[in-house]
Amino acid sequence: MLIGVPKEIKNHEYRIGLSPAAVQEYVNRGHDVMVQRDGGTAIGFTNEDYEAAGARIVDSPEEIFASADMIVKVKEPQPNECKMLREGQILYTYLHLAPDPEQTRLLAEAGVTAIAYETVTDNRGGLPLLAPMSEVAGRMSIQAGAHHLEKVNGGSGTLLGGVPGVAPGKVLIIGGGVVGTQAAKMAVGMGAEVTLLDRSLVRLRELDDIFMGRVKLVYSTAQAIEQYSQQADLVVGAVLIPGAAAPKLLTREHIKNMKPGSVLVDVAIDQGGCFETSKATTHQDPTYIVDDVVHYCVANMPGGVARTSTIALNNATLPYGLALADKGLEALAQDANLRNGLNMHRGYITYKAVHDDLGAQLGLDYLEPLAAIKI
Ligand SMILES: NC(=O)C1=CN([C@@H]2O[C@H](COP(=O)(O)OP(=O)(O)OC[C@H]3O[C@@H](n4cnc5c(N)ncnc54)[C@H](O)[C@@H]3O)[C@@H](O)[C@H]2O)C=CC1
Ligand SMILES: CC(=O)C(=O)O
Ligand SMILES: [Mg+2]
Repeated sequence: MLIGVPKEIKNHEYRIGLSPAAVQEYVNRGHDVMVQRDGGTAIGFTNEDYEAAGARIVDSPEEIFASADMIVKVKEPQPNECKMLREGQILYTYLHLAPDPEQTRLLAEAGVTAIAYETVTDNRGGLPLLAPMSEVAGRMSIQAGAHHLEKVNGGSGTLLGGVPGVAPGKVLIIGGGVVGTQAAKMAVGMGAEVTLLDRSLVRLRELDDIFMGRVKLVYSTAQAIEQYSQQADLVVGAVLIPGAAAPKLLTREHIKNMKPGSVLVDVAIDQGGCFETSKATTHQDPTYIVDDVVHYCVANMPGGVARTSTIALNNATLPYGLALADKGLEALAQDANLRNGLNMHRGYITYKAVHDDLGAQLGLDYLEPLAAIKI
């Protein structure tokens, strides 16, 4: 198969769909790979690195979109990219279609076979192609929080780890899934006093075995959120109710009662955010202040550490990408977990939640994925 890797064009997005190591894996299996010139240069993957891995460097995205059988990307295609996609071509990338009717309409018009990283599943009910970016964002949340607790960055001037003779800062993490667990590890590593809330007792028990008493594990109720947020220097929002908008767990009232200069990091902003006062921000301008509390709500946190994130993402996307390259649509027929990633095919919506949100509005029909790939 001919694989095409265009340079990402979303604002301040420096990740790239394939690392040189991943390119080599495709080439070793007999596939041809085209990479857009300077697609990875910003994160230290040079054109020479890609050529050494067996890729052909191509100057224009138009050539890549026109000739590739499969396009491998990171972020959702921008409108001018959607217009270059076509029927019979596979698009393999993050899509986040449900809140994005314009992209959904353009992908339907293109007729492309669009596979969304974020809806591919595994046998344990996890989202294996979302998980690595949740790991990155969870770890970054404490780094970002610590930075913004510094006085010059708007915070109270608190060092999370404290020093001998001074108590450490208090971190509250709401949600103990992938993001919350990684956040807790970083906060513990810095020496902070950490409390984590989840409403799954099963998960709290698992976390008890991981943290062995080093993290205070509390069942998530409105009362617990009120109590612990008032004492916290840093609160991380890390909840997810799959497919749904995040619940607003920390209200404006709670935030008014927090200590001045404390910091909120709302990682769940992707799903609308779990703090009442959250609105999406960017790496360029990541914070704003409400009631003396610093809010950090960057919607693509992994893009801030694009080199680490590219490698982590490739570790997860590679096996499924190779299966698609080797077998085409037959890979979807053979693997129900990969098939859950199919969101659009030949103008049909093939992911139920996306159709529920957008089908009527766009006048697009739903086709069950297994039926869709047979048409
Ligand atoms: N801003 C960014 O750049 C990124 C954001 N994310 C987002 O981070 C969020 C979390 O993702 P993951 O950790 O991978 O999800 P996950 O599914 O692994 O964990 C979510 C946890 O939230 C818990 N939860 C649900 N309702 C709760 C409540 N009322 N109180 C306390 N806990 C509750 C669940 O029991 C679960 O343990 C998602 O919205 C995801 O899209 C992920 C990656 C990057
Ligand atoms: C998960 C996602 O959308 C991102 O990493 O940008
Ligand atoms: Mg995102």
